Amino acid sequence: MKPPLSEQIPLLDFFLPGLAPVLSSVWPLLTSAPSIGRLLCICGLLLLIGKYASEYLGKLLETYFTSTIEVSYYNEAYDMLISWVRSQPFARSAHTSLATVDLKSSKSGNANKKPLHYSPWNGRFYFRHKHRLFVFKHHRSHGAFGHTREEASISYFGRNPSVLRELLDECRLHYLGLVKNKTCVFEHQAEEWKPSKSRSKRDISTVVLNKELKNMLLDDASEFLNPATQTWYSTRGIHHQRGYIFYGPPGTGKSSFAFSIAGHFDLDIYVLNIPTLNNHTLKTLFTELPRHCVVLLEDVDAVGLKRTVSSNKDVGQSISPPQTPAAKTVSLSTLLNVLDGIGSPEGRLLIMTTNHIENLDPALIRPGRADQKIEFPLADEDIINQIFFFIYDPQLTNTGGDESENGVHQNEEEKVDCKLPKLAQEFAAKVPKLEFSPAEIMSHLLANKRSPLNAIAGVDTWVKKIREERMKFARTNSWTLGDNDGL
Ligand SMILES: Nc1ncnc2c1ncn2[C@@H]1O[C@H](COP(=O)(O)OP(=O)(O)OP(=O)(O)O)[C@@H](O)[C@H]1O
Repeated sequence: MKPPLSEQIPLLDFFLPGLAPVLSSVWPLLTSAPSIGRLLCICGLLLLIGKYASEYLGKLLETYFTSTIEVSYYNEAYDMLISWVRSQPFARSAHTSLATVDLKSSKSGNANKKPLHYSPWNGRFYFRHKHRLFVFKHHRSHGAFGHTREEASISYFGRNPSVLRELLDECRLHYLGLVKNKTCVFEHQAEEWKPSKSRSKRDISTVVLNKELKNMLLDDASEFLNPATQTWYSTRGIHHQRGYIFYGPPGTGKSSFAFSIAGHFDLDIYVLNIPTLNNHTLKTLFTELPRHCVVLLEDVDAVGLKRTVSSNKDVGQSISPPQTPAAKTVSLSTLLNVLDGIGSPEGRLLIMTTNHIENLDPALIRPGRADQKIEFPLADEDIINQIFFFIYDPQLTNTGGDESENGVHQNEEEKVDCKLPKLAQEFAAKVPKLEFSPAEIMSHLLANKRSPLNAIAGVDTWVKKIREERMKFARTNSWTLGDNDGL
């Protein structure tokens, strides 16, 4: 004798998981309800089974008949995929989208200010590309410890993985087109690197610095990044890495030069904000660096890392009491180990910047960790001259897109092409030497960018104003007041 149908319900669970409990609860209704009620129950049940079956079959199809590539939110592949998806027609017609303000391409004027970007969100999005059917999935998932993260994947109906790889390569090329002539900046979120922005490459010539020093540093970096050098290092068992420290007062061009070096060698720049890290995160982030990149460790003095001789004379282990809450997080010994390259990939160029090299522990700036120590001084006559040329260079003025967009152009009477050297000399003669940073001088010149004559005429007033401001805002730990800065 055949078992009654109700006894076979659990079998359904095998094919359509989760359906059995629903069926068990409606089964008495199906068998005992009057005919119209029974009909309604059967219709509802059929709809339910249809929904379950389609979802189940969809999953089966995806598992056995499609190929999928998942991309991690923390990897640049995620940005490649998302930026490509945004440019596709199916993204514009998606019924559910995630809207984000694209601050990078924001321009002035209400029409272009804070433009919105839409990417398909929270679901599966089917689209055809090059005569193939693909599915893009994008949603937020809940991970451990209540963390949420965005997840994205791309699938296609077929089992040949090269199809998806070709598509991702297309995304990669699209992304490279977007970041062409830009320096990609990576910052850390928890223990992961994440591309945060891309900045237009800053040409080396736009940073005013002693020419010999600049050339020496460029040659040094170029030699280091040469593939033959890497082989040279590895045959001798030396870790292939190089470090520079840029030191000098604020506003002398240290960060600008670090960015222009990255741009010059077409490298990405990884910016570390030490006060937000702890020992474990610092180590993890260093192990996750790519092979060739610039690592920028700004204001390395600000964390108050300084070894002192302890009573037991174990210089290597003792660290001064932390001066700020942030200093508790990264210990000097960990920072030193990390800079030695333990566990980090080869080929990284480390640039540390500081306003207070005199406060740094000698171990932090010894060769091997800081191979070149470059001073960025306050402006001397040569630097003042160069800045003046840089601001009023007629060639830059004529080619500068932004300038013409803003309607900024040189006054006819002040065409300075041939008079520039004389005007620069005049300006340099009026500015006190080694008292102002390039940033301060630039700020004055930019305020008079249409008129070098006004800039020269206004020097005395400007000097007086800056001096008064310094008196007013002087702090006991200012670099201008001496060496006891409280660190
Ligand atoms: N030597 C320079 N050449 C060209 N521009 C400079 C120079 N120094 C400063 N500037 C300009 O001044 C601004 C500040 O420069 P930057 O941030 O590079 O200085 P910094 O030395 O890193 O300062 P801080 O020590 O405060 O971080 C930038 O806009 C930069 O363009």
